[in-house]
Amino acid sequence: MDAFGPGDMPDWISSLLNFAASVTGVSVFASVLNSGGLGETTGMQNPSLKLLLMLGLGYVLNVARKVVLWAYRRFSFQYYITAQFQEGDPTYEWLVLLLTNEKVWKKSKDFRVTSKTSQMKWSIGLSTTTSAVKEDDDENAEYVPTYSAPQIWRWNGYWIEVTRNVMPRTPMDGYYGGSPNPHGTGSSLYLTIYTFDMQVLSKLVETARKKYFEVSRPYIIIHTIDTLQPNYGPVLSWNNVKRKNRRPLESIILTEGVIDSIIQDAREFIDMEEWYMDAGIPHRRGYLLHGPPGTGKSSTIFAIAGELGMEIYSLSLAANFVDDSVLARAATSIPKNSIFLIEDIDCAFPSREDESPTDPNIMSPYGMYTRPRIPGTRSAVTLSGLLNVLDGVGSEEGKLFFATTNYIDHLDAALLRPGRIDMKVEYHLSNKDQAAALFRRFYPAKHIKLTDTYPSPRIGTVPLIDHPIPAPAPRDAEVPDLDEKRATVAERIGRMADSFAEKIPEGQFSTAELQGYLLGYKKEPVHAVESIAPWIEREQAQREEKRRREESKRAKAKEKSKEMLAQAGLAMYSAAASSGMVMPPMPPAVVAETAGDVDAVAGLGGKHWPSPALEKEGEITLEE
Ligand SMILES: Nc1ncnc2c1ncn2[C@@H]1O[C@H](COP(=O)(O)OP(=O)(O)OP(=O)(O)O)[C@@H](O)[C@H]1O
Repeated sequence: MDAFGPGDMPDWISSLLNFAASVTGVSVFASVLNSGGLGETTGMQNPSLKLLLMLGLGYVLNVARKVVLWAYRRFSFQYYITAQFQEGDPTYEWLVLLLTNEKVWKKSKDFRVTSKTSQMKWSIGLSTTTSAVKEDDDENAEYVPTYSAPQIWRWNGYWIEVTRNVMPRTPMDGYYGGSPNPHGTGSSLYLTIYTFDMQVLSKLVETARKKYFEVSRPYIIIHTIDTLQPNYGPVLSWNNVKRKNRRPLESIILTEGVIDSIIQDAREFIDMEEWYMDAGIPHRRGYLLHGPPGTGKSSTIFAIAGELGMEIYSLSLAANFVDDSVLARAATSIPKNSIFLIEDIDCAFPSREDESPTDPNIMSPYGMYTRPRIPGTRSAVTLSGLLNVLDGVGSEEGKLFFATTNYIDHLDAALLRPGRIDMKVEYHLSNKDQAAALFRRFYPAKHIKLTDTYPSPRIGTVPLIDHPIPAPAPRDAEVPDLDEKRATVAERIGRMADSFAEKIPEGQFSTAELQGYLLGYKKEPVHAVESIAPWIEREQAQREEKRRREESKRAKAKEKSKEMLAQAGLAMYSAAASSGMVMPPMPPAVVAETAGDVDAVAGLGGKHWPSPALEKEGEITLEE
């Protein structure tokens, strides 16, 4: 938000003054001419005297106009304050929500209509404005006022005028320096508050902020950078805002105490701001969550954000528009008490896959298949650029920095040192306890009927569960009350969960994979238990098959590169042989390739290469 000066008189007032001045001037001039000149009444017939008098009148009028303007400026200096709210800045979101709540746009006639998404739009219900549209009809579409016409509203006894300006979005139009918008993108809201009290603006912003956090409490707000809207200013605009339902901490299945320790650490950090300042230590804290894909790293961060009531500013270093400068600008524009998230931070650095031929079925260090790295997605961010951001001013002010990676080994030690990364948390593939917990979470007693726990109707056989399931109550028997019935379901689900977990080999499957499997049996816990063993067998067989294919491809690629290297070396040494040049010892790959190769040796003058004598000398002179 930018507050701007009071000297900027609205155009209509200055036009009015100019008009008044010119009308008065013209009418005086006309009356002088019409009356046949001042001489008639005053006895002054001298034309030059007349001219002098007219000039004097003009001067007086001009001075009068300036006095009015000056008085207006003095008066308006105290009577109104104006402020600009820039899209992409958090205050913009706060204000738009307040305006929506206050129904400021009720009389708006211009709307942008889009289908409902998780994108934050602060839409309004059309049904409140148009009687022809029923309430239910608002459910599938969002009606966002375009705010093009100025609106006046009364807040806490003050008159406030609101206008919105859409800024140019092309690089040429929005280039910083030429643009009225310092962020160079999106739109701005302008407020004019008619008051003498300068505090009103801060009170309004604080009210808007509180309302925003109250409304967004059930959600996690995630800010990203929309590349379709170019950012050209020194401050980067986080112009894409999404919201997700808040995720309870209990829904994250990790080794006991892991998530609590992160929360406790973060809370302590937030509460100790003063201590950090007194000790002269930058008030920031870095966390690295590392481990195989699908083990809950991102989910943990979302749950923590919800628990701490912080918003997430997420940046992918793999995005092609992100370089050191973008990263630095993005970090600077993150507000206090937020989470700065960089997912897959390893992509800023060389990886082993990048050095070997890319294969879509690349095997990860965890013995499972991971997402292939798409060629050309290596980030333009350098290690020093990243370290600068972590150390720099932009990373201070109560920000929590979270990074995730599947490859901690790819990270430079400089990045991992305390002060940059203060806490490392390792994630693992699922163990039996996690598998059982996941199963229980999938089939909560309140959503499962007793009949869902009966032998599977799909197969029609007695379920292959190790623990015997209590026989279902006879239909005519007295029906137990609801609570008791639920307890029975919970007990049955508990036993099935143990049975399910027993079949899961530890450290082979991610929680996301098991979740994917269970999604196939949403209402069929019995069937999920019955089918898990064959599923595991199938998965393991597929992995083994992929591993073999991968190995054979690698072996072939290695063979091929050895061959190419040897051929190139051979060609080089043959050329040298024919020109009688002195060469360094032949590389081992070429030696291995040419050993026993009669044709190749023949090409080098009938000698095996290198001859022991020359090898000793360290250099080779070719003989005829
Ligand atoms: N430990 C877990 N507890 C609960 N749900 C989990 C867990 N691990 C994974 N999931 C589920 O699996 C899906 C993917 O999880 P998430 O994105 O958090 O994994 P990740 O470790 O961040 O993966 P990646 O490294 O690929 O980004 C989510 O739907 C999440 O609900």
